[in-house]
Amino acid sequence: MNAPLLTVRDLKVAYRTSAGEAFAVDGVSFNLAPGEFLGIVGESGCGKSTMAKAVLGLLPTNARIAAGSVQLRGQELVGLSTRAWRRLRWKEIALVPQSAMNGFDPVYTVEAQLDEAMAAHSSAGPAARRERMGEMFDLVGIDRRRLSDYPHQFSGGMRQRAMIAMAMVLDPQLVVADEPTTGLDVIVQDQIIQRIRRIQREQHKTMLLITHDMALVAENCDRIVVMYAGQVMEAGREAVFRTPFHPYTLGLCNAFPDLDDRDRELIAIPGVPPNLVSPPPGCRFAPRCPFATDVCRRKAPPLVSVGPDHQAACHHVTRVADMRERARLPATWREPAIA
Ligand SMILES: Nc1ncnc2c1ncn2[C@@H]1O[C@H](COP(=O)(O)OP(=O)(O)OP(=O)(O)O)[C@@H](O)[C@H]1O
Repeated sequence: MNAPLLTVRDLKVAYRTSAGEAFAVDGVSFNLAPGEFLGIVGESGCGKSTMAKAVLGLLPTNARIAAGSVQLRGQELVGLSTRAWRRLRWKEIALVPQSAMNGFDPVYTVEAQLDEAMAAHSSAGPAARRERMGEMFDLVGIDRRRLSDYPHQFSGGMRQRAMIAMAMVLDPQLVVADEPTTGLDVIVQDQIIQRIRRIQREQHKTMLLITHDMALVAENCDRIVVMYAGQVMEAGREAVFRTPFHPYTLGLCNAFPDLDDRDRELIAIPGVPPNLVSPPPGCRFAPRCPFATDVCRRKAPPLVSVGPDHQAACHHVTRVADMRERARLPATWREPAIA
């Protein structure tokens, strides 16, 4: 196995809020090997974006890394100075932001903005930079003559593809895509994800995709981390969605359309993720879990191995056959968890 490109160890990130400190990431660990496509999935508010921001050194000022480590090829990123981050960002780690808030400035041409990033971070001259920008537009499937357009002259999908070109222009080792298709229509969403997947394979890029969409991760990623309330509930490869062990993953799989069974009824997980200033004791999913028992409400379950390269944090992994069976039934999720 290759040495990991990215190693996250027991990471804890807290936000200062008026109600107290909220641990949006609370003891998360995972590795990302070179050339891998890792998906971090979970509902809104589970800490996925905070995780991505910690990896990119883009946490807001009311956030602090309370513990843990983030290493890129062995280099510690926690505690890096702003200057050191400036050297790393774009060149080593780049971001494809949410399409709804993508990062183009409306008053400059797309070319001017790509060129600014390149000029600041590489020694290439203007002609080489222009050629590289053209190559990147070819890569994302936009006619290179449109480099001189302003962002508003592009459709939403084109702007997002141009953002992908921007993320790739300095050939970074790691690309983080944070909900890259939010706000785009379904067909364009699919095109963007296919494009990202193709680039990842062809350019042998290492990618971290942040999304709430289990189907997207199942169809595209090599490895999956399922996050809930700031913690990892389940992690692994295909087995995470083929043979899930954690009730939260079972719930997420129910909530998204299945490629193999398009007629399956979608079932939502009732309730909402907990307030992270005072999360519930024991397993954080217990208040919404139809299979929770006393031990779940008392003791946090450790992340244990449940198969080759597959871990889950549930006290009831030995009851999984029964849980999978019952999780298919809408009634299971309608019944309130036993208090
Ligand atoms: N700047 C902030 N200040 C205070 N709390 C924050 C801040 N940003 C996020 N949070 C809180 O941290 C928790 C995790 O949020 P985060 O955005 O990381 O989750 P997410 O899973 O990415 O959700 P989404 O998909 O909605 O962005 C939430 O409870 C959120 O309210």
